[in-house]
Amino acid sequence: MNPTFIELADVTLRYGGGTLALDHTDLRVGEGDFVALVGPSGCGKSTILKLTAGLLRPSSGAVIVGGREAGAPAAAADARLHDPHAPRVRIGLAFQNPTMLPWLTIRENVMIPLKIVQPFRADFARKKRGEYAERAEALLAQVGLKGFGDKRPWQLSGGMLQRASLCRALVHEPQLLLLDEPFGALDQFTREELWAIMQDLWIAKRPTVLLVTHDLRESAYLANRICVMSARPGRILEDRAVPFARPRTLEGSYAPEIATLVQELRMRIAHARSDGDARAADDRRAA
Ligand SMILES: Nc1ncnc2c1ncn2[C@@H]1O[C@H](COP(=O)(O)OP(=O)(O)OP(=O)(O)O)[C@@H](O)[C@H]1O
Repeated sequence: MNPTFIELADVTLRYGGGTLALDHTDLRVGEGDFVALVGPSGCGKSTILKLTAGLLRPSSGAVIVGGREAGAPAAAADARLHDPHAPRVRIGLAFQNPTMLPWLTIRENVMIPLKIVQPFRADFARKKRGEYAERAEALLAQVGLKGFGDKRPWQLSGGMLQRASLCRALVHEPQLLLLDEPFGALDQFTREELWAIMQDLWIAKRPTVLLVTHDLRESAYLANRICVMSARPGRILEDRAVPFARPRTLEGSYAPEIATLVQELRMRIAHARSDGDARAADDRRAA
């Protein structure tokens, strides 16, 4: 594996209401790797993404991203875990239902990270009509949205908005891309088209990617590793390498070896679900 870029070490996360989402969970992701998280609904996949983004702090254990404790201000971080001199990691985020600011054009929406994230922020006022606008336009062209930069979000279809949201996730050249079912709401053709675009973008820039998905063929097409989680509280049950050569083709995603992998993953998740149901029934009886 490449040098570790994300590490969840013995992480437990209990939400305020009492739900135990993760229980002593470990996960390592190498720099430049593409890892998919799959598992039963509610097992804690999005929770791992939020912890990695620093939007949540673990109840116990540690989440280290690029040498820094995720979400911790430098002064408050645990110096045993954390390199206070490590630069802040640039993160790109894309979710299932992209939120675009309706009063901005698509190009302006795509440029939002450049307005917020350093080092781009310092030059935003000077470059927003030049270099940054060109960067946004180039990405829009790459995802098939050439000529749509001046449109408003309500003038685009759901699939087009999702393409634009991928551009927004990538415009500040993030080292880490966190994707939470970004293709989940799309029709199959658009979804597969975006898989291909996603793969091209990953091959070109090699960010580290953590993808949450329910679509097992998507995980097999896109990821280098697939981590199967148990039912809640989630732990990594199985860590599968996806050895297929790149660039992968959509036709290839129907090949027998991918079908076999998908079927094995499906069985593993079905078992994880029934184990989870049995545990929940035991807990109810004990209560
Ligand atoms: N903010 C919150 N407050 C309380 N409980 C939460 C919160 N967010 C998530 N949970 C609970 O934590 C558990 C894990 O949620 P999470 O969203 O991480 O699961 P998931 O695997 O991504 O689910 P899905 O596949 O259905 O999207 C679930 O039982 C969920 O109801």
